[in-house]
Amino acid sequence: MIKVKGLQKSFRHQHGTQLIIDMEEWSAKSGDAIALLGPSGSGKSTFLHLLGGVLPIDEGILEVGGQSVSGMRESERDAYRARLVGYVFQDFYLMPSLTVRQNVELVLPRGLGKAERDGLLESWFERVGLLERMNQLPSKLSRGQQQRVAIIRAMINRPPLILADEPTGSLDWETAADIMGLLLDICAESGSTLVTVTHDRHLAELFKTKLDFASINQCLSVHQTGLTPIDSRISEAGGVRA
Ligand SMILES: Nc1ncnc2c1ncn2[C@@H]1O[C@H](COP(=O)(O)OP(=O)(O)OP(=O)(O)O)[C@@H](O)[C@H]1O
Repeated sequence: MIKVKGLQKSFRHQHGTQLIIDMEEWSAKSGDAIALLGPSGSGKSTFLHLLGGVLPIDEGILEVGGQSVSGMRESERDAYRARLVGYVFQDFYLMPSLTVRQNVELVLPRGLGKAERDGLLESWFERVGLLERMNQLPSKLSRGQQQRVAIIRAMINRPPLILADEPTGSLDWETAADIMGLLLDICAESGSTLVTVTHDRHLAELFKTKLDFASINQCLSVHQTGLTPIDSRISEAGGVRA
């Protein structure tokens, strides 16, 4: 499902370039559920953005579902993301002036007939326990309920890859465990591969695969010494490389 080889991503800063992602080799199988753990600022979100085609890749190979994401132009990455990827964010990003049903409707394919559309929406809202709330505004729902709606929005077109960036980061522990369980169950039902960034080691226990980002990102050993790659280049070269 996911194949990574020699993947690199840097960001340019005022004083030079900082290597954030440097991965020799990594892969995940279709249907895997992976919890990605690691220190703040170590590049986990950047890695999700590379997987999701949000950011371009500098070097190396990234294949998702047999497609090479590495060589794609921005418009191709947009099309790839729309077809193959569902995103779940910490802050839900529901549109406040639309009902939660309308929020989900935005991502449905245009060609669906009314009966099909209604049936699909009702079955998903029922699946997450919100059938009675679908015509309400997001502000009328609790944060956990809003995240359930965001999960429907990410999953309703059944993308093979789901990327979740701290999806429970703003929820109390009980709600967080509930939401993470729902996300895992729905991905398993759909056969989708799930890559979730979480800081919570207890929640990570719910996942079949728990991955320390340090084990796949070579940059991290440098982060952990307190020296960022740009610092080490400065000290090696006695100055800053542009
Ligand atoms: N667009 C950008 N331009 C420049 N630097 C960036 C950009 N995005 C991220 N960075 C830098 O890359 C590094 C990794 O950031 P990233 O958000 O991927 O880390 P993270 O592991 O997800 O952190 P956290 O757990 O705190 O969310 C940080 O030093 C950050 O400042």
